[in-house]
Amino acid sequence: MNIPEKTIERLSEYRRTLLSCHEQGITHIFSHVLAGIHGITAVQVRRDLMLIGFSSDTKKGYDVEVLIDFISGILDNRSVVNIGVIGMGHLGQALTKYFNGRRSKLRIIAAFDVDPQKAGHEIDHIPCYPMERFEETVEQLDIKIVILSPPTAVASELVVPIINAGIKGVLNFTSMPLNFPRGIFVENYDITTLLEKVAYFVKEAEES
Ligand SMILES: NC(=O)c1ccc[n+]([C@@H]2O[C@H](COP(=O)([O-])OP(=O)(O)OC[C@H]3O[C@@H](n4cnc5c(N)ncnc54)[C@H](O)[C@@H]3O)[C@@H](O)[C@H]2O)c1
Repeated sequence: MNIPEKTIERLSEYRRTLLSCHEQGITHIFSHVLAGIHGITAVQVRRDLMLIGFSSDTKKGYDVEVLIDFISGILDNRSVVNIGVIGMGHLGQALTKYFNGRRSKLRIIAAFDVDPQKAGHEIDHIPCYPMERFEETVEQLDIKIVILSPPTAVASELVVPIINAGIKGVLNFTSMPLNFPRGIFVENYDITTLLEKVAYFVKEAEES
């Protein structure tokens, strides 16, 4: 199924909202309510769900549990996907603490660092390996995705080891946008770019 990146992002956001509805005991939700929560139109929600083949809109709205399962069937792998963190500093540790346990099919299982105080030890229940053991550990532990949170200055040095290790997806938090060959999906996430974008639209709103 060829689903645009933006639709995948929205599906993940819808699921987060639906899970929270489910926890509150809400069993059905209308497309315009889901749309309102996400600041988009009901047409967009219906278009996204039609694209993935979901069409069971009843008089009561979408069945929350059924829709969670349907979106999970699209987003999730059948088995758990193992994730490694490169650079177990402030951000690496914060991400690991925040994320683990939130999604049953995605699990941070290892960290990698050059600092001898960290490598060879467990940090927040995650074993931290030295970078020299990166490739062999990725293979042994079947790690498919890495989160990159080392200093920006070393980010580009990590591209070749990541390719050689057979990693399939990279979430890059450093300030250096990275490119990988086809077959490796990369998402560059930079807080400065995002804040500048917000600041730009605040400025535009103030000036208009
Ligand atoms: N995208 C964002 O929103 C965002 C927010 C904060 C920080 N950052 C970026 O995240 C990165 C980490 O920030 P931090 O505050 O956690 O820094 P930090 O100094 O606390 O952590 C960096 C870690 O990387 C390790 N490291 C150094 N060289 C390495 C290498 N070659 N291979 C593997 N590990 C290595 C260090 O030993 C350290 O543990 C920086 O690039 C920073 O710019 C991004």
